[in-house]
Amino acid sequence: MNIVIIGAGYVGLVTGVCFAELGHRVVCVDRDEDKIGLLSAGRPTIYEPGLEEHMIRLMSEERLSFSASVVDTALADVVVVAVGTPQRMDGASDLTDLESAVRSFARFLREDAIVMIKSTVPVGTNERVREWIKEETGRNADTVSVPEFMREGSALQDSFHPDRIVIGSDSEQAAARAADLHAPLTSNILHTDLRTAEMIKYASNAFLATKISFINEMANLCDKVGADVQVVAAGMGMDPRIGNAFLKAGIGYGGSCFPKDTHALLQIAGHVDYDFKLLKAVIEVNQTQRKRVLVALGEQLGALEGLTIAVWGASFKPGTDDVRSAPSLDIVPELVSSGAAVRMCDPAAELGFRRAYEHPQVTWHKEPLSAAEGAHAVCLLTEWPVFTEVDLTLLRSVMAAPVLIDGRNAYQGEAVKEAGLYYTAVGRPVLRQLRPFSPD
Ligand SMILES: NC(=O)C1=CN([C@@H]2O[C@H](COP(=O)(O)OP(=O)(O)OC[C@H]3O[C@@H](n4cnc5c(N)ncnc54)[C@H](O)[C@@H]3O)[C@@H](O)[C@H]2O)C=CC1
Ligand SMILES: O=C(O)[C@H]1O[C@H](OP(=O)(O)OP(=O)(O)OC[C@H]2O[C@@H](n3ccc(=O)[nH]c3=O)[C@H](O)[C@@H]2O)[C@H](O)[C@@H](O)[C@@H]1O
Repeated sequence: MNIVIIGAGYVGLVTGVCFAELGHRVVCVDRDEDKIGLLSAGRPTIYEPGLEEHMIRLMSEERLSFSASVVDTALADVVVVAVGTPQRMDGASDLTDLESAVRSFARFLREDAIVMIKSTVPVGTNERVREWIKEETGRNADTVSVPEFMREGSALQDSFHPDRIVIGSDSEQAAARAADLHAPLTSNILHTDLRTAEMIKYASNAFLATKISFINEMANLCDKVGADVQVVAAGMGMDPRIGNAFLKAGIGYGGSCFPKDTHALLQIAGHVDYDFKLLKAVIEVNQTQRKRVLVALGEQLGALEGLTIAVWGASFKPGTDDVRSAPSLDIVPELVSSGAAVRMCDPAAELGFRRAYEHPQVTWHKEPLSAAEGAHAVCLLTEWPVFTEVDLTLLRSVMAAPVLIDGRNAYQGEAVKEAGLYYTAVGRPVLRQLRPFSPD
C-alpha cells in the first residue's frame, strides 16, 4: 500500500516507521522544511531509542521518504493525519493546523483513498474533516478515526505491539481497510462510530491522569498520617481490578498530552453544559503537586535567596527530550524568582528547555555530580537512571549542604540514610530527615 502521513512530528514519524516496517511504502509530509531536510538526511528530529536505525534502513530500502509537498497525497491509498492539536488559551484544542492540513491535501486525494485521523481531536472533528474535504473538492471522502496511544520513550515498541487499535468509522468499507492495515500488529481491534473513537482517546488519557492525581493525593495524606505511599500503591495494585500501573506518586504528570487532553475534555464537557467535577480536581491536584518541591526546599533551607540549588531533570519523564508542560518549566522560574542560583542537568532535554527558558541565574552541566557541586540542595525532577544510580555518598561530599528533594520517589531509604542526606520524598514521611535549623 502507498501511505502518506501528514505531519512528521512524534506520532507521524513513528507511525511512518511502523507502517514501512509492515512492508508499505510511506511518505511523511511536513510543512516544516528544515525538519524535512534533517529527516531526509536520516537524522531523527525526536529522541526515541532505536528510531534512527529503523529510519536509515527503511530509507535505504526506499520504503520511507520525506517530503515538504502535499502533492504526494496523490499517490496515497491511505492518508494519515498526525498534525499537532495544541492547547488554546481557553484550554480547548486548537484545530488550526488540522484544518489547514486537510484543506491543503484535499484536492490531491484519490477517490478511493481513505483519510485516517490519528491526531487527538475533540468529539465531532472527524465529521468536520469530511465537511472540509467536501468544501474543497465537492466530494464525500471516507474518514476513519484511529486514535493513537503510544508513549514517548517507548513509542516504537508501543506501535509495533499496541494494546488495542480503535477504529471509528461510519463506512464499513473504510473501517475494513483500516483494520486490514493494522491486523499484523494486533487482533485487539475495536470498531466504533466516529464520535465514540474520539471519546475513547480522551477518556483513556483522563483516566490515567486521574490515577496519578489520586495517588498523589494519597501521598500527601500519607505524609500527614505516617504511612508509606509506595507500599500503599503496591498493596492496592495487587488487586487486578485496580492494577499497579500509573500509581507512582511524585510531582505530577507533564508532557504534550495529559495536560492538554484533560483541559480539552473539560472544554468538551463545558460545551454541552456538563460540569465534570472530578476532572477539574485532577487538573488542580496536578498543578499543586509541582509546588511540593518548593515547599520541601523551604522546610529544609528556609529562604532560598543567595543559595545554590541543583535541578536534576528537565524533560517531563525519562527517555525523552520533550519538555512540553514539564514540571521543570514551572519549578525553575520559581527558584530563580526566589533568588537562588540554579545548576541544571538533563541527559537529553537541555536544548529543549533552553529554547523555552533561559536566565543568567541558570547554568547547565553535563554530569549530575558537577551540577551538584557547591549546591545547598539537589532536586530530582525526572528519574533518569543517570541520576538514580548516582553514588549518594559521593553526592554528599560535593554539596555545600546535603539536602536531597526527591520529586519522583526514586531513591531507596537505606542508601539515603547511609549517605547522611537530609531527605524529602513524596508520601514517604518515615524517610524524611529534616536539616537542623542553622542561623547562617
Ligand atoms: N506525542 C505523543 O506521544 C502523542 C501524541 N498524540 C497526538 O498526536 C498529534 C500529534 O502529536 P505530536 O506528534 O506530538 O505533534 P508534533 O508537534 O511533534 O508534530 C506535529 C507536526 O505536524 C506538522 N504540521 C502542522 N501543520 C501541518 C500542515 N498543515 N501540513 C503538514 N504538516 C503540518 C508540524 O510541523 C509538526 O512537525 C496530537 O494531536 C497529539 O495529541 C497522540 C498520542 C501520543
Ligand atoms: O496521548 C498521548 O500523547 C500519550 O500520553 C501518555 O504518554 P506520555 O505522555 O508519553 O507519557 P506517560 O508515560 O503516560 O507519562 C505522562 C506523565 O505522567 C507521569 N506519571 C506517569 C505514571 C505514574 O505512575 N506517575 C506519574 O507521575 C510521568 O512522569 C509523565 O510526566 C499516555 O501514556 C499514552 O498512552 C498516550 O498516547
